[in-house]
Amino acid sequence: MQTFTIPTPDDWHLHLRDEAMLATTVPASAAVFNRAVIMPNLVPPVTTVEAAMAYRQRILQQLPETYRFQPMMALYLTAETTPELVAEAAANEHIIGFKLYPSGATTNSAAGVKSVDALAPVLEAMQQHEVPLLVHGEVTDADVDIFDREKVFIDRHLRPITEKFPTLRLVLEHITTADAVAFVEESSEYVAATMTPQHLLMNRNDLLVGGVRPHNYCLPILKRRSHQMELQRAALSGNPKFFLGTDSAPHTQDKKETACGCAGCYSAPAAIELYAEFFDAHGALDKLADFASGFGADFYRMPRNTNELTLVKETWQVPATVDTANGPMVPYWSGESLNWKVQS
Ligand SMILES: NC(=O)N[C@@H](CC(=O)O)C(=O)O
Ligand SMILES: [Zn+2]
Ligand SMILES: [Zn+2]
Repeated sequence: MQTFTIPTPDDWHLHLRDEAMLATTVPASAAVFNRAVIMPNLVPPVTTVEAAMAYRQRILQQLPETYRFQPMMALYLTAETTPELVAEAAANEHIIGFKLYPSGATTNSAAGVKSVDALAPVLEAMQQHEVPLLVHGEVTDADVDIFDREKVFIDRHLRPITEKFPTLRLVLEHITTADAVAFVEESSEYVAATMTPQHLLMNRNDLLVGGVRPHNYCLPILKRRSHQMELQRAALSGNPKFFLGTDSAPHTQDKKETACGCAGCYSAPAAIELYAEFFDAHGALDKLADFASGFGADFYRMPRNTNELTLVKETWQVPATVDTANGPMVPYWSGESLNWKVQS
């Protein structure tokens, strides 16, 4: 039996949702990951330290006893966020940073930021207190094409932010374009990016050719093959600025398979196997450990995990559906096969 062992990975971008959904989502991620950055785009959003601590408790309540799993909470940045709140967040060991959602950019972002310029005092405080800024990097202007929204956000907002706040720790989440890769490569060591399995494994043909595939629909939207290839190059390069963040984003089947379907891929049931599939397909399984279990911890200045996860070379199929209290979900890669499986 062929096996492959890596230090236990961490997920630096994860949506668990809330209430009954946690019974499904928490065990799925905790079975594989030691730590995860928990996204705050609930309804209402997680905007205060108290709300984040209460949400963290609801997550921990769903944790099977044998699992060790640390939820690292991100706070949702709004026009009301103050420098005082930044200081309070900095002093709380369970809060990892603030998440910037441009208003209207993605799922549950209505409460997000309408003016990035107006954030200057808060970004100043984040730089001073060394609190990372996590960014959904897309503009939302109706006249900007959906395939250009990441590039325009980088040019219009991110470059100016990195110039004005050169030591602000910034993570551009779920990158999808060659422009994002170039931005991160050209920026200082204070700038990094997370990468999802779907953006490494797929391009927009997988969304649109031969019929629309709602379960491959996420934001930022899958881009053309040349962008996918740049993401792949960056992930395979061993550059520590690029690391794992699944962006596993559960929505029930009825919300995905409908006339106006939700954005988000529920990749948690096969997350590490999907990344293993990508690295193995490029003959670079040796690069998986740093990408999944090293570089993210280094960037966030946390210790690397010392426990281990073993993958077994074994063909299996991602389940067609996953049952939840809110109805079935169709996971990402549903019904397709994978060549590596977490050892049970
Ligand atoms: N990625 C997605 O398409 N959806 C995410 C939100 C996000 O990360 O933008 C979600 O919460 O469903
Ligand atoms: Zn996002
Ligand atoms: Zn996300």
